[in-house]
Amino acid sequence: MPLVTSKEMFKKAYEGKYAIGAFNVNNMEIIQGIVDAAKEEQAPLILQVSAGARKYAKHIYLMKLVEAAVEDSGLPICLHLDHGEDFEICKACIDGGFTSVMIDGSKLPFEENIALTKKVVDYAHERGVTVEGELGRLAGVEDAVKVSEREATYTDPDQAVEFVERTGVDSLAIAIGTSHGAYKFKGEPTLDFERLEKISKMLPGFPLVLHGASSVLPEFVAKCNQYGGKIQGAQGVPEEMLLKAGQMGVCKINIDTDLRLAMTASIREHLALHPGDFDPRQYLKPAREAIKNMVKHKIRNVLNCSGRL
Ligand SMILES: O=C(CO)COP(=O)(O)O
Ligand SMILES: O=C[C@H](O)COP(=O)(O)O
Ligand SMILES: [Zn+2]
Ligand SMILES: [Zn+2]
Repeated sequence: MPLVTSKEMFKKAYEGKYAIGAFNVNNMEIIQGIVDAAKEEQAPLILQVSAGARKYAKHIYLMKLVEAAVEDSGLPICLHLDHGEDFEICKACIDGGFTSVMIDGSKLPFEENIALTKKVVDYAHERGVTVEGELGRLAGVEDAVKVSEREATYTDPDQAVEFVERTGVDSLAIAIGTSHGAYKFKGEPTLDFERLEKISKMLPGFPLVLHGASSVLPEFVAKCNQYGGKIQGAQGVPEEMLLKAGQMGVCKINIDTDLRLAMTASIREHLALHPGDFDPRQYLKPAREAIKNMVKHKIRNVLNCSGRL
């Protein structure tokens, strides 16, 4: 099976009230860990590449690794650009074999976001590629800018409807209280489910996307800190909230931080317990396994997409 777009996956996820995991990939071990998990769980999968990942690993290396993953696993995999910031990067990924792109015009004024998103949608749809847009800005730090007025950044439901109608996007990332990274909440974690419900009701059948959706699993933070790390005050989105969002029209849940923590915790532990080791395979093999186990857990207990091929 070749790479697929997000279209069919989202349709089934919406109807089945579950979500597809969109995992950020940067290298072979991360890709293999995620894909092995999805294969064992027989789950649909989105692998996503940020501009930073594309710069780090190079487009062609990630492309070939993901092509290998498709062939090796036989799974329907969608290869998606995460947070494309302009038309040029979206075009490069569409021309370069990605089956889905995100154009993130969320920091632009509403009309400019619409114009840019529409331009990408027109280019992408002519080539059979799906597009994710973003409206509202995630709380916390995004694009190196700290957003302080949380409420002001949440997605406006009326604008969301207008945005979807005028751009023709296939999915929409919304802001309801999640944020990127390991420090999502200072106090009690809360998401604006009322807002999600409103947006979802006003856009029936339309797939929504939740960014910043790592749970910052305490076991990995603790392990990092136990073996020399210094990660203080980290907090993520509780898993039951993600499960609930998946039943309310959220069809794509973005996870990067939890991959980073799983991998780093494993490597820290290995090197601390085996100070004589210096073959990268000795610590990357368990790190890959840690990613696999974490992703299996997400697929089963958070995304609820196990066996949904
Ligand atoms: O939204 C994300 C990628 O676009 C990742 O979010 P996390 O930092 O919560 O993993
Ligand atoms: O949303 C951001 C993702 O976690 C990717 O992060 P990155 O730009 O550091 O690769
Ligand atoms: Zn954004
Ligand atoms: Zn994101």
